[in-house]
Amino acid sequence: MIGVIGGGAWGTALAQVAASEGREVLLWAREPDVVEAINGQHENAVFLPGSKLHETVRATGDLADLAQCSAWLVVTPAQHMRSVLEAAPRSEVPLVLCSKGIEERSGSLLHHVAVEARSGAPVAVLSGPTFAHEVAAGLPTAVTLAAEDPGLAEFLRDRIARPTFRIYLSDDVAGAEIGGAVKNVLAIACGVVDGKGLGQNARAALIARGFAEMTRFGLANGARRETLVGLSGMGDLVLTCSSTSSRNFSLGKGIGEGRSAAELMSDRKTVAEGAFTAPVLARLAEQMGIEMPVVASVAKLLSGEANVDEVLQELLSRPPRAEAH
Ligand SMILES: NC(=O)C1=CN([C@@H]2O[C@H](COP(=O)(O)OP(=O)(O)OC[C@H]3O[C@@H](n4cnc5c(N)ncnc54)[C@H](OP(=O)(O)O)[C@@H]3O)[C@@H](O)[C@H]2O)C=CC1
Ligand SMILES: O=C(CO)COP(=O)(O)O
Repeated sequence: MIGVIGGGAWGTALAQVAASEGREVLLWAREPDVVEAINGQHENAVFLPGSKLHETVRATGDLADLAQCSAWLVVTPAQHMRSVLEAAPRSEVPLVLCSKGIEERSGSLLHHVAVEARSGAPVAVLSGPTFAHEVAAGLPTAVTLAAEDPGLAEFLRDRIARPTFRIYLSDDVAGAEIGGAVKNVLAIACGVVDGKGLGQNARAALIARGFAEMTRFGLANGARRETLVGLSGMGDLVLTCSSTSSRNFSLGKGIGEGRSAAELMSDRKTVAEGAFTAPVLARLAEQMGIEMPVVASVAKLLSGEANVDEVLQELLSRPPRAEAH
């Protein structure tokens, strides 16, 4: 039996994938309403309305029930991963980290957080261009699954992959994680461009220059370039920078239309991870001397330190430079 920790849209969609060949899946959700809806109506009406779930997906509100599972897909918002893993039953069950972000308090990538919270547990990362509603509907999707131990990666792939959910293996755990974390911040920037009506040229420029920032940060933090240009980096960047289905893009669009980030954040129940990643990523980049002007601009917009016109002016007046740098 596969365990899923987190009853949001993505945890629910992954539970549906894992259960699609009759396998039993046990999903832990914090909210009793989500547990009841999954067990009673086979639907997560709160976070993934409209997707009828397989009968072999069951939900629980008690983390202790996950002790019976052979692997846990960890799908909480990044900032809550540590506390949930610490509260989960003690075991050395493999963890597949499916969340995208950087822990704000420690500045740590999530695989470091998981190792600290569960010493001894094998850790893998699953990441890529994956809107939850499309995955739940069985539409073709491809992801990267990264683990240092190739045996672990194959064990996990054999339990999760399906014909319409293709899994490409990698041993670059940091690379798979960094792409997913950084692209959320860049998707906010692309949403701002859309909301402010700055045009499609500007959006393409931001994707390309944003990718340069992702690459600089990734290479300085142990990622490999081929991972960053793959599904979990460039693939996910293109997806989330191009669609209002992305919560991060939509948040940016609202900011571009003139609403305050604080107001937009207080209105939402679903998570836009880029809003939590941007400040810590900007801080890490500054500490490490890595140039990330787009990320820094998003952090300023979110904190209210600057408005859209001011960050635009700042970005456009940067001194000319060589493209490859
Ligand atoms: N949605 C998507 O398409 C994709 C999302 N992801 C990533 O998956 C992760 C989860 O996102 P997603 O499933 O979309 O989330 P949603 O926005 O759909 O739902 C929010 C989730 O946060 C949980 N939550 C809120 N507060 C807490 C808390 N204090 N402790 C634990 N859990 C809490 C909610 O649980 P509760 O029911 O208890 O309120 C709920 O599961 C994110 O890192 C996201 O970037 C990755 C790929 C695709
Ligand atoms: O990570 C995602 C798609 O790969 C989901 O993006 P959003 O969190 O911006 O909706």
